[in-house]
Amino acid sequence: MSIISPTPPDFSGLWVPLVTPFNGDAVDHAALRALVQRLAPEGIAGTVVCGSTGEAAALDEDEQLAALATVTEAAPDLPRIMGISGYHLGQTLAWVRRLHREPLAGLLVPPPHYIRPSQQGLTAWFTAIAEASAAPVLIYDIPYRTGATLERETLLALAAHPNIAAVKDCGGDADKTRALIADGRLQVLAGEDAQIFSTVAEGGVGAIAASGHLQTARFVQVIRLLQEGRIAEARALWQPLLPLIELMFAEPNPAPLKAALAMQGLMNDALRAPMTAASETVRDRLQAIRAHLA
Ligand SMILES: O=C(O)C1=N[C@H](C(=O)O)C[C@H](O)C1
Repeated sequence: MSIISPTPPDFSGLWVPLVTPFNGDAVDHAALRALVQRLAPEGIAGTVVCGSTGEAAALDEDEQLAALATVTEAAPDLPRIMGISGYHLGQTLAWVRRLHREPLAGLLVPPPHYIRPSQQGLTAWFTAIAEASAAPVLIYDIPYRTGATLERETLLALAAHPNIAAVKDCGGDADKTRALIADGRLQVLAGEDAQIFSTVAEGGVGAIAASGHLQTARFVQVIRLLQEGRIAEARALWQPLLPLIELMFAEPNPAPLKAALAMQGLMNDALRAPMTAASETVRDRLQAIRAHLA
């Protein structure tokens, strides 16, 4: 089903992987809508719906589709990437096909978690999904969540597929990142917030970064300046972001981020089990930098 566009997709810039706000047991669609409308004018490239930050693993398919619909209605012209994950290939392909009718800029696809397949198995996984997807695929290379390591040669082989366009790089292997950038066929997006500066300075096209919910315009500007080669100006804007990024990942994402958004009155500080809200320690630290969150 893959629809290969004559112009290659461009994932440059900052993509914000949206949190999913909750109100009691339900997704808080009003808060989600308001969040998207707040982010849209800040110069972001788009949003990621149902990524790991969106607690997608705790949402059923109908909830995920409803979240996507709310994000689409809130900012129809703002591009959207949909996160998908799974470890059952048949079920994952069925979900990919269910998404055909959605106008998506891309699908963010991690390796299957838990089962730790061979490199050949990983190649088969991504190839099958790329064939089935109507939208370009971004490979989500995140071994510490999935337990699967995509080797450099595997990624370079997958780069030959016409419907695989980019990598969200959380691989923690700077040599692999550089090899992908040097190869040039896959666009490389930093997926580790603290690595945005180095990845984009070395030729990555942007980032998918949960911290980008906060200080959004500054993150956008750092990426723009780096793309223009204005390193010193980018560094001056970047360095004050580092303590904020550290705090966002001091406990499992998105707990600190939701606490920060709740502190600004944007949503409840609520996560769905087994995720838990940020500790008092983190909330105290957030209070101390409250003026710098927005
Ligand atoms: O949801 C995402 O996409 C992101 N997930 C990472 C994670 O928590 O694993 C963090 C990154 O900022 C965005």
